[in-house]
Amino acid sequence: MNTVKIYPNDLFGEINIPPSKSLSHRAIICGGLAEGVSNIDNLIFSDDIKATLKGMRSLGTRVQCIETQAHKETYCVKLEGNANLKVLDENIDCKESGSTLRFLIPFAGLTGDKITFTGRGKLVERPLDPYYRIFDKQNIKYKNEKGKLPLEVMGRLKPGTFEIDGNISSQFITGLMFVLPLLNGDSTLKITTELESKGYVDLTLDILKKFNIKIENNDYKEFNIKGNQQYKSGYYRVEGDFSQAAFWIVAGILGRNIKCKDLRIDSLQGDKVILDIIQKMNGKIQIEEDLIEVNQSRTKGIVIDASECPDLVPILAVLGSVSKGTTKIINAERLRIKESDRLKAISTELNKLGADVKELKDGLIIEGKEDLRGGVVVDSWNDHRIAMALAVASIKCIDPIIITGSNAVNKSYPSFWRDFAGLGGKIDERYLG
Ligand SMILES: O=C(O)C1=C[C@@H](OP(=O)(O)O)[C@@H](O)[C@H](O)C1
Ligand SMILES: C=C(OP(=O)(O)O)C(=O)O
Repeated sequence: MNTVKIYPNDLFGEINIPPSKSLSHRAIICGGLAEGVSNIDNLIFSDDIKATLKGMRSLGTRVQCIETQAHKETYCVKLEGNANLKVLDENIDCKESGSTLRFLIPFAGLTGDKITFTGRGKLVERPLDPYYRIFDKQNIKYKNEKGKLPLEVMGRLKPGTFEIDGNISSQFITGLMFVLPLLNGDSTLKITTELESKGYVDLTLDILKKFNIKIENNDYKEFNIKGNQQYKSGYYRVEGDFSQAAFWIVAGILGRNIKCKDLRIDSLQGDKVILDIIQKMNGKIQIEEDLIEVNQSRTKGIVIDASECPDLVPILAVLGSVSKGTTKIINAERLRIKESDRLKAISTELNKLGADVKELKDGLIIEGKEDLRGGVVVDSWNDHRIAMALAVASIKCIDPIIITGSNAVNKSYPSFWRDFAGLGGKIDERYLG
């Protein structure tokens, strides 16, 4: 059943944080472009990661074998890559994964063959205009209806200067960074507006370096990319995901005590900023090498700039709802073009639970309360981060809540409900699918 009923309860215990979704996409793509065998370790098969794996398979990457570490449900995937892509299936289904779609579109320009990209849910209408402007300039043919998926692309990408906005999605920049080093000439990526989500570009530059690709970064305004480079295969272990850890970190603050394992404290993930935010809000947090421990705390509201950490907003809205005073989330307009309109989704659903959240054009103003009423049905809006945030909000509810659309978690974290129950979350078994 796609619905869960949760009886409010404090969560506590230890949790293995799942691997970073952002780094998993990137590692699979880099491995797929490197001659020889690459072992990408510590993957989970969420819907988004399955979409990228299948997409790379369609482009000729051989997924040689999969080793299971059954006790952890994580996998090591052996990829046999090749930069001379061979299109085996001209239809690439990106499901609901913005990363898969925006990272793989430029590959059509690498092959010159016709490729059709499909998707579902909100993905069919998430913006792709920065790519269309490049295609127009380079005479690459593309076809879609009213700007929506399916999108057909055909034509070769030529090296040169690429102008790209920095404030729609950093995913366009990452997508181009994968393919421009493989063209037969040098390119420059010019960022025409202030770049948001810089942390994600850092992740791309770092993993490219590990796979032997060099890109010169001129203060995030311009990236110089030499052509004719070669990806080198190798072993890559994906580190824990700070965006997912944020749900458990907040759960520990609202509940009792949670220890998060497998996070790298030297990580480049932008969402590592959750640690600073919790500290600024007076949350009790201890950081010891790769173990992060949080304890129940009465937090206070602060101003949070979401431009570098958009994926944290749903769970930070939950924390703000039960913190002392006012929490303001600013520079968050981009949240409207994610899996749901996240500003509308989280304010609507938290208000149903009894919170006081005001939706602004580009942010949220939240007046904190001691606890939430609960006792109602709320919906995930088919968005994994909304479903997970509402689950954590249940900790501070007086009465049980029902979450519809709970399967949305499969997009990034298929074992979320099991982990929630493992930490003491009380889910009515009859509602578990
Ligand atoms: O590059 C990535 O891995 C991502 C970039 C971010 O998107 P935007 O750059 O569109 O904000 C983030 O929201 C998304 O979940 C993952
Ligand atoms: C926005 C997200 O992912 P994507 O853009 O890859 O769909 C997300 O995981 O919150």
